[in-house]
Amino acid sequence: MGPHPRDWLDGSVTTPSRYQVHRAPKVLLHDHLDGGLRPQTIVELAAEIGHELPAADAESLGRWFRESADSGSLVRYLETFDHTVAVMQNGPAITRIARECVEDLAADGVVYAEVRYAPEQHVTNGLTLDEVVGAVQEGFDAGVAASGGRIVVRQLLTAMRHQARSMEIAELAIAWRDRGVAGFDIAGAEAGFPPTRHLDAFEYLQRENSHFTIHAGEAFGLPSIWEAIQWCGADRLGHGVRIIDDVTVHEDGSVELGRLAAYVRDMRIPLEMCPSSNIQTGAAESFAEHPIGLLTKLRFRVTVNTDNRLMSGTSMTREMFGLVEAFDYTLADLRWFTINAMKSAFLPFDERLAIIDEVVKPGYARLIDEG
Ligand SMILES: O=c1[nH]cnc2c1ncn2[C@@H]1O[C@H](CO)[C@@H](O)[C@H]1O
Ligand SMILES: [Zn+2]
Repeated sequence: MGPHPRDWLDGSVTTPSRYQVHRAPKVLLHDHLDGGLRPQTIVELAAEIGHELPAADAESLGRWFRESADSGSLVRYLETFDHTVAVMQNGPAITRIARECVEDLAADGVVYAEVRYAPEQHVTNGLTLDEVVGAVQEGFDAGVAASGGRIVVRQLLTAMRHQARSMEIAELAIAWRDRGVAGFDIAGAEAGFPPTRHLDAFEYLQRENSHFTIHAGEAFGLPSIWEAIQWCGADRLGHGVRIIDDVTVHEDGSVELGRLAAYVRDMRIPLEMCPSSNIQTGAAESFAEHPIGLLTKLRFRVTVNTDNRLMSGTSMTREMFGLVEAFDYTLADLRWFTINAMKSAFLPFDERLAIIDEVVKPGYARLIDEG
C-alpha cells in the first residue's frame, strides 16, 4: 500500500500533548444526548421531579454511571439510561440538557457535532414527539449562541431497535430536516433485533434523499453489519468494530480482507468508532488492542467518537489522547480522523468543505507550526 495521507503532512512526527489535543479542532459524529448529561444536572432535575437516584451527590453519581456501565455487557450498559431518560421528560429539562451538551462539546474543542437521542423515549409525561425535537433544538441554538458560534451542531433522531416506531421517527426526521435534524439512526440492544425489522423506515428515508446511520457490529458480529449495509443501505456504521472479524492477518504480516470488509473499505463507508464505550461493553479489551489501530493502518474511513460521555467519563479530547498514547498517533493522524469525520457528516457538501477548509485545516496548521 502507498504512503498514508497523513505522511504527506508537515509535523507528522510530532506526538501531541493532551493540551494540544484539547485545542485541536475535533469533529464528533456519534454522541448520545441522553448519554452525556452532567451529573450535577441529573441530581438537580431528579430532585425537581422526585426521581430516586442510585447516588445522592454529583461525584458519586458520576462514578455510579461509569462503574455500572463497565460490566462487559451492552444490555447492562444500556440499563443505566433509565436514570438519564427519567429526567428528560419535560421541555425545560430537555432544553437545559441540550444547551449544556453544546457548551460541553464546545469547551472540549469540538467544532462540529451530530448528537443523537430517541424522541420516543421522552414522551412518557405527555410531550409530543414534535415538542421533544423542538425542545432539543431550542437548547442547541442557545448553546451555539453561548459558544459564540465556535461550534455547529445537528440532531440525529434515533429509533429504538426493539420498538416499532421507526417509521414515525423517520417521518419526524424528514419534517425537521431543514430545522436542525441531519439524519436518522437506530440504537438499543443489537442481538435479536436485526436492522431489517425497520426496512420500511430506511426505504422511506432513501426515497426522501435523506441520510442514516445504524448501530451495527458492536455487540453482534458481521451479519448485523452486512444487513445494515446491504439490506438497509446505511450511509455510516455506528461502531462497526466487528468488521475486524472479516480481516485476516497472516503470519507473514500480510492482511486479507473478506468481501464485506473489502466492500466497506472500497465504498469508504464511515466507521463511527467509540473506543471507551467498546471497552466497557466488552467489544474491545483496551485502547491498545482496539481494532481501530489496524483499521486505521488499513485506511478504512475511521472516525473517533465519544458515544456516551457520562457512562464512559469521557470527551473527544480523552478518546483522541487515549489513541495517541496507545498508537503514538501524531497531530497529522488526528487531523486525518477529523477530516474523515467531516467528510462523513450528514451536512451538505459545501458546508462540510467550509468547515474543513476554514476551521479544521487552519486549526491543525497552527498546532503543527508550534512544533
Ligand atoms: O453504544 C450503544 N449501542 C446501542 N445503543 C446505545 C448505545 N449507546 C446508547 N444507546 C441507546 O441509544 C438510546 C438513544 O440515545 C439510549 O437511550 C440508549 O438506549
Ligand atoms: Zn451509540
